[in-house]
Amino acid sequence: MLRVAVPNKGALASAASEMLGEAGYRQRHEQRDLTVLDPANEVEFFFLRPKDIPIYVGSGELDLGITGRDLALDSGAPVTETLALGFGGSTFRYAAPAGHDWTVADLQGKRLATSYPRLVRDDLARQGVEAEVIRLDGAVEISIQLGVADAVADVVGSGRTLRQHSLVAFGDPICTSEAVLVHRSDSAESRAKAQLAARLQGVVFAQQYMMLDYDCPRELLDAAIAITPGLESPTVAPLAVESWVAVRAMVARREVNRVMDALAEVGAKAVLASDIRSCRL
Ligand SMILES: Nc1ncnc2c1ncn2[C@@H]1O[C@H](COP(=O)(O)OP(=O)(O)OP(=O)(O)O)[C@@H](O)[C@H]1O
Ligand SMILES: O=P(O)(O)OC[C@H]1O[C@H](OP(=O)(O)OP(=O)(O)O)[C@H](O)[C@@H]1O
Ligand SMILES: [Mg+2]
Repeated sequence: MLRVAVPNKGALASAASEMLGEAGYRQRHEQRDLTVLDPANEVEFFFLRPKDIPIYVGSGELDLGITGRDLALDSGAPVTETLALGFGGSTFRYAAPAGHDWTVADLQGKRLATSYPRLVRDDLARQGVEAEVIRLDGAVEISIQLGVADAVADVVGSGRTLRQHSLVAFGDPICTSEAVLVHRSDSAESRAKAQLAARLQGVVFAQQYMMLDYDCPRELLDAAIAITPGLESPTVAPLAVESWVAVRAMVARREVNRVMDALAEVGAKAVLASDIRSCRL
């Protein structure tokens, strides 16, 4: 039985559960459930704090886990990314009171509050800056106001929390994070682990692409195919009217509107975009 850790709450929990559900795995019905057995897929899921997940996986107690890249790095646990999952995107950045043009060198001798002390210490050491790192569990942005720190290093999503506290981010991001599937670094590969990773990869790809269907006059087909080359090559099927064909191709989701405009411009009709739920590429 494969043993897999999933975030039980916080920023990654609901998207992680949704992705596993989309990949065909049984998910918990009650928020309070800490384990779910999925006998059909021979997997047992454990719902844990995302910060603890690299520890469980790194110790070898659990085979795979979903957590944040920043949390995995900060844990120092011996885990390796199996797969990036494309949600829970954030950056981890230094920030300090607005109104001053801060650089990382300005942190020399200062007090720096963070929930990710290892990430920060490693980065400061790389940059040759000595600062006092103060470990807090959360709500780090308020620590400057409360006189505990001079600057912070914290997760930035939309940037709203920084603005609310009149802080500005500075320096290169210490880490660019997203949700990741991790395994123990020295663990042996197994069919069961590879299959769960392949299923999640199928959902990740599916979310990055859309399926485009359109009708196209036969004489314009070459121009249309140049716009939608698909992954291997688009499917081209005859229509009842001989001078027209139906075309089907996968398109990167972020490009879909630009591609639809271009198809309409060359003379394609009935251009339809639809979601893909899962796939194996
Ligand atoms: N606002 C956000 N936008 C995007 N990702 C975020 C955001 N906040 C946190 N994350 C990501 O979620 C993960 C951890 O956040 P989460 O909120 O689940 O844990 P926590 O802050 O340690 O716990 P909690 O807030 O429940 O006490 C990290 O990988 C982080 O990068
Ligand atoms: O840039 P934003 O979109 O505003 O998001 C960033 C905030 O979100 C997280 O906090 P969370 O809500 O997890 O609370 P915490 O600080 O107590 O962990 C993070 O620690 C930042 O405070
Ligand atoms: Mg949080």
